[in-house]
Order: sequence, then structure tokens, then C-alpha cells
Amino acid sequence: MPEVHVAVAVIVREGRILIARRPDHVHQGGLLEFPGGKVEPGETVQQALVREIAEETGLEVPEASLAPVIGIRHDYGDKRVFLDVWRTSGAQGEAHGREGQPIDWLLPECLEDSAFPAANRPIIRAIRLPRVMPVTGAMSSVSEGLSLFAGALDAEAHPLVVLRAPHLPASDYRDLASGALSAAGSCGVGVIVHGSPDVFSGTPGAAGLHLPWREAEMLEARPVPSEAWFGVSCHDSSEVAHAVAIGADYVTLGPVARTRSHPGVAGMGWSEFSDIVAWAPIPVYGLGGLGPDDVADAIEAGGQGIAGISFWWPAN
Ligand SMILES: Nc1nc2c([nH]c(=O)n2[C@@H]2O[C@H](COP(=O)(O)OP(=O)(O)OP(=O)(O)O)[C@@H](O)[C@H]2O)c(=O)[nH]1
Repeated sequence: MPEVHVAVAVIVREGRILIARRPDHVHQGGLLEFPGGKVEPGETVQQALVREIAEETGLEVPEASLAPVIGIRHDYGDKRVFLDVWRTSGAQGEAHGREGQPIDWLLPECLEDSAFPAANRPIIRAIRLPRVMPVTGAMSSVSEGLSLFAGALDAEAHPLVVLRAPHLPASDYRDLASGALSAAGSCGVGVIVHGSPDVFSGTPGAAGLHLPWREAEMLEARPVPSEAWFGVSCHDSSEVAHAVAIGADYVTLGPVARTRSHPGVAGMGWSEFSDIVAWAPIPVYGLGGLGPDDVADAIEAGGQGIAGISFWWPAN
């Protein structure tokens, strides 16, 4: 069965996303969708997006305003699709369902997986996840960790953070997590705890769980409920494949560049990163020697953005 190349648009206006309802009689009919459609022969994906958005919604989108979000290959059994997902916040005009379809502007947290075709779950994850995922760095004690954490919190720049402290004993980590959760909660930042599945169950209120590879490799299924974030640290394509198989929402992949912590290890570079991202059906963060200045390169390589320590953590 040939694969259908589908251009999919995440159109953002004032923090809301434009969605439409698919007519009952078409493939995946009755479900919600992001505007889009097949890329016609001879068209680039950007040209297809501009055309489909105009045809379906009346909005005009400058091609230069389009940035890649994620690419997803999915086999529905009766149809194989490659969803080539792009985002724009530069659409002009008033949106209306020009093909008679109901449309609406929804907040990212109101996009429910079950209302969309199955292939859309990673798109919704990619929309909700930030471009920059900060990870906590060195701390010698719980109290030092909490004071560094409180000083580094910045809800606007970093709405979601990974609380990593592999050198603290388990009971100290619990204290750290409970203090960090209350500091972060009061300014609206989500905390993804790090370690093993019991760390998540022992930390009520955590936004999710991030596992080092040595923990993830022992799992055969997703260890947290679907509302919680589940991330895995990966270093090559087979690790990413396993993370996908156990239901990860996102992975970090690296090192991309040489890092201060591992100066002897050469990074994989954006080229190898992008080869892996090309087939990974979930958001992938570049990790290792990267900061916010590298987000554009990560997106260009097909990634979600970057994750790391040194750009935000005061002690390294
Ligand atoms: N537009 C769009 N298509 C999606 C989404 N998710 C998803 O799985 N698809 C699938 O991608 C394919 C897009 O086909 P389409 O029907 O919108 O495209 P089209 O208008 O060019 O083609 P048509 O001639 O078959 O109607 C369908 O199989 C659809 O189920 C989504 O969010 N938006």
C-alpha cells in the first residue's frame, strides 16, 4: 500500500489551535483534525499547507511563517499516511469552515487524544511540550538543591522541568521532590521526576516521569498513566525504538555536541540526530552541550527542541 504524504497545519492564534471536524463519510470521519490534506504531485509540503489552509479555512498563511513540528508515519490498516506537521502563528484573516465543516479554536490542554485519529497523539504531545526542557544539575544536598531550584525557576521560559539528582539517596530525593513540587506549583511550573517508576508513584502531583536508559530498558510497558508525561533518555536509534514501544511521550537523544561533563565523547552531530528523528514517531529533544540558542537547529533537524542543564542551572 503506497504511503500518502499529508500536510498537516497547527495554526496558532492567541495560544489557541484551530481544529476542524472531519465529515462523517471520509477516512477517520467524525473525528477532529488539524486542517490539511494530501501533498499533490509537484507541490512542496509548504505549498500544500498554504493551499489546503486557504481551501479549508479561508486563512492566508505566508510560507515563511511555517515551522516544522513533527513527522509521523502511521498505518491505519486501510491507509498508510506520513503526517508532515507544520506550525504557524502568522495566519491572516478570519477562519471559517469553507467546506461546511465545524471549526473551533481550542487551548492545547483541551485537545483530547480520543477525539482525534490515532496518529495524532504525538502531534498533541508535540504541541503541549515546550521547545526547551531544562534538567536540574549538580547539588550537594537537598537544601542546596531546593535553593538552586527556587532561584532558577522561570515559569515563562521553562514551564516544565526535569528534576534529576542521581547522586542523592532515595529518601533525600523524595524530600527534594516534595519541596520542588511545592515551589514549582506555586508559580505554575510542572515537575517531571527522574529515577525509577516508584519515584513517580511516591511523588503525588508530579507532572510525569523521566527514566534513564538503564531503567527504561527493563520495562515492557508504560509505567505512568496517559495524563502524565513519560520521557526516556536515549543515545541511539535502538534505544529510541524501545522508548517508542513502551509508550514514551518524548525522548532526549544525545550527546549531540561535545559536553563539559564528558569532554572525551564526540557528539553524534545534527546529521545523525536528524536521521534518527526522521523515523521516530514522537517528539525528540537534542541533549548534550546545547542551549536555547540551538533550538532553531534542533527544529531544523526535525526535533522538538533541546534539553539540558548548563544553560539554566547555576552550579555545574
Ligand atoms: N488533515 C488531516 N488529516 C489527518 C490528520 N490525522 C490523520 O491521521 N489524518 C489522515 O491523513 C489523511 C488526510 O487526508 P484528507 O482526506 O484530509 O486529505 P485530502 O482532503 O487531500 O484527501 P481526500 O481526497 O482523500 O479527501 C487521512 O487519511 C486522514 O485520516 C489530521 O490531523 N489532519
